[in-house]
Amino acid sequence: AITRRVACPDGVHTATNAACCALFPIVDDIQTNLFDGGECGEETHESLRLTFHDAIGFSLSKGAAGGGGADGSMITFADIETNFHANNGIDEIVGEQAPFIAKHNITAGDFIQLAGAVGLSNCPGAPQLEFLFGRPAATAPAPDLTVPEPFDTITDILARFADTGFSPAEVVALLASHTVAAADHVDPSIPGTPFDSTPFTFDTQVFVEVQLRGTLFPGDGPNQGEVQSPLHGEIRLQSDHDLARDSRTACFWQANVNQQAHMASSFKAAMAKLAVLGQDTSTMVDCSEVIPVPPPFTGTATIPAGLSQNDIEQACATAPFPALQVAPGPQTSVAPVPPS
Ligand code: HEM
Ligand SMILES: [Ca+2]
Ligand SMILES: [Mn+2]
Repeated sequence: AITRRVACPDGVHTATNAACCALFPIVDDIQTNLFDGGECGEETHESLRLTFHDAIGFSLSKGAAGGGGADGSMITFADIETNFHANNGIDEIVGEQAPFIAKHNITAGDFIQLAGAVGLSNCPGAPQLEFLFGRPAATAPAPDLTVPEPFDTITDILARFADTGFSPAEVVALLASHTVAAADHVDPSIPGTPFDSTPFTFDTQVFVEVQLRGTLFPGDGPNQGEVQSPLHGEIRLQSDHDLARDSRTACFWQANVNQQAHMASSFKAAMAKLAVLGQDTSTMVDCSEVIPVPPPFTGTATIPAGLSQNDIEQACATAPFPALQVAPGPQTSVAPVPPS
C-alpha cells in the first residue's frame, strides 16, 4: 500500500501524520544535547529506566488511586515520586530531562517515552520502539510501592506486574532492558557497575551472565537486593537472579539466550504496552517514524572468558541451556559505565 506523506514545515522531513512533524526538532535536540551525540551511555540507560518507573505507576485493581501510568507524573510530581525508595537515583535524569520539556511544546508523559525510545535507538541490537504521541498532562502523583524492588520475591514482582496487565513472559521480555544498564545505588561504593559485560549493546549477554554461578561481590556487598555475580566489575540484582531460576520464569529467561531477534521483538511488544499504560490510545497518533533505526548487532552470545558452560546454573526444566562459545582471552573484568 502507498502511504501518503505530508511535508513538514521545516522543509526537511516528511511524516505520515502532520502532528509528528513537531517531534523531529525534539529528537535532534535530545540526540545532541541529552545523549551526547547519540550514545548508548548513562543518559540513555537512565532514560530507559525512567520510562518504566513512570509507566508502572498504574493499577488495574485500584483504578485512579493506583496512578495514571505513563503520564509523566514522575516529572510533574517529582517532589513526591522521586523520594520513593524504589526511585533512588531517578532524580538525576528527571533533572536532566526537565529543561527539554520546558523548552519544547510536549507533555512530560510524551517526553519520557519519546526520550526512552530515541535513547534506546543508540544501542546496537535494539528494536526500533513504537512511539504513540498525545498523553495529556498528569493530574496526580502515583502512590508509593508501584515500582518493584530488587529484594522483592518473584511472587510479589509477578503480582505487581499482573496488576498492570503483564504476564510472566512479558516481565522477562521487559528485563532485556538490563542488557544496557548499570547500578549506581545498589552498592554506592561502586557507581556505574553494569548488569552484563556489554552495557552499551542491546545483546543477549545479560540472559547468559545472570544464569552463571555467582562467586563474588564486585564492591562492598552484600547490599540489599544484591546477590553474588560471576565477574569482577559486574553486579547482579537478586530479582534478576531469581527470575532466571524460578520455575514460573526460567524458561522464558533462557529462551532469550543467543536469540537476538526473539529478545528484540518481545521487548518491543512489551515496551509498546508499557509506554501507554493508563493512556487512551484512541486519541493518540502513531509517530513511530520519528524514532531512529538502531544499528544492528551481528555478534553471538558467549560465555565470558575464563568461565565455561559448567558455570551455567541450568534452571529451565524443559530445554537444555544453549551451547555457547567461550570468549577468548584473559578472565573477563567489566569496566564501569562512565558518569555523564
Ligand atoms: C523486576 C523488575 C525490576 C527491578 C526490581 C529493577 C531494579 C533495578 C535496579 C535496582 C536498578 C539499579 C538502579 C541504580 O542503583 O542505579 C535498575 C537499573 C535499570 N533498570 Fe531496572 N528493574 C526492573 C525492571 C526494569 C524494567 C522493566 C526496565 C525497563 C523497561 C528497567 C530498566 C532499567 C535500566 C535501563 C537500568 C539502568 C539505569 C542506569 O544504568 O543508570 N528495569 N533496575
Ligand atoms: Ca548488553
Ligand atoms: Mn546510572
